[in-house]
Amino acid sequence: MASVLRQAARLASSRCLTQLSAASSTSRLGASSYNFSPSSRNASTSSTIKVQLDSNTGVAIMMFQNPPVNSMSLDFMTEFVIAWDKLELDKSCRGIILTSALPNVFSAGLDIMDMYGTTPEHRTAFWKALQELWLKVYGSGKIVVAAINGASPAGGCLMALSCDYRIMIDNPKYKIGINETKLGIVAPFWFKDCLENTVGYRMSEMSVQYGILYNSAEALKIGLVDQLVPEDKLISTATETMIKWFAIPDYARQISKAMVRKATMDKMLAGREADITNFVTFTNKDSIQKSLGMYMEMLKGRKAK
Ligand SMILES: CCCCCC/C=C/CC(=O)SCCNC(=O)CCNC(=O)[C@H](O)C(C)(C)COP(=O)(O)OP(=O)(O)OC[C@H]1O[C@@H](n2cnc3c(N)ncnc32)[C@H](O)[C@@H]1OP(=O)(O)O
Repeated sequence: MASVLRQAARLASSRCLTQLSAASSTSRLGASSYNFSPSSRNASTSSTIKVQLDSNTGVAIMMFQNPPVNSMSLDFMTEFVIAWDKLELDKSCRGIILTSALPNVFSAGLDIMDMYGTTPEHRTAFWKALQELWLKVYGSGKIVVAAINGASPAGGCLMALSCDYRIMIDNPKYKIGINETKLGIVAPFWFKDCLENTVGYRMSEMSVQYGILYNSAEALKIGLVDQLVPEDKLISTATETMIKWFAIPDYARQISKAMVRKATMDKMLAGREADITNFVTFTNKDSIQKSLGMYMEMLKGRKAK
């Protein structure tokens, strides 16, 4: 319990035990083509991450803009963590919405080109960056809502699973899931743990083996996402949801969150070095490189047709 409290205290870098009353500006927040209100401030933009913090509501929106498909490259993840750390330190920010600035895709997951034909040193840095990103989002004391506005396979799904609540556009063309086996690769244990924590043992057993990508209705049915909304209601619903969560005193919520997530985080932290070695060794294999190469060709060929 003491370590949970310590973890929670660390997480409680955001404002504690305060209630945010100003929910009134949410009605301005309408669509995924989001117009930031005049009260927005601390806007920061890196080349791949756009952040807007609304000082009235305490809600920050972090948008991915890494065309064409928001793949999680080493550069993207590095910029993500820098932007994230800034928000974590900002006491006026109580919650973060993760969404995409690109149409039709939330995130295509890990950048395959960072795993294919790169040096072991590069892949080590790449995997460390992913671990870092996950630890920050999954372990955050802020409320984190995923506003999923498009495809969200593999690492994109992990990103969503790391949030406290997932809202997805109600559109059967958008798919989400842990599809790694389809690429001939194996999602690490902590991807699986996040999925299992969310959809349960049996569903994750089926899901990770078959590499199932679920459409939005299926994802809702199995609990992979919490809510479906029309496209033009995505950001307003995410903001309204966030503001409802703000009614819970931060400190109590943060300790509860840390308590629930502690085992999964501790397991990952304990296996962190081995996980890096495993990834680099695995992706060194000729057979894995071949699978990744074929998958990239398939993606490109699909476009050519
Ligand atoms: C021991 C550990 C082992 C390793 C475990 C690692 C775990 C891996 C987790 C992962 O995240 S692996 C990545 C999995 N991602 C996918 O399977 C998604 C693949 N992409 C798609 O299905 C589609 O691109 C999309 C996201 C549904 C979007 O479709 P759309 O039709 O809009 O776009 P495309 O024409 O397919 O693609 C455009 C452009 O982007 C390139 N691209 C797509 N995905 C990736 C990617 N993940 N990484 C790098 N590049 C990607 C695609 O090839 C096209 O390129 P160009 O032809 O324009 O050059």
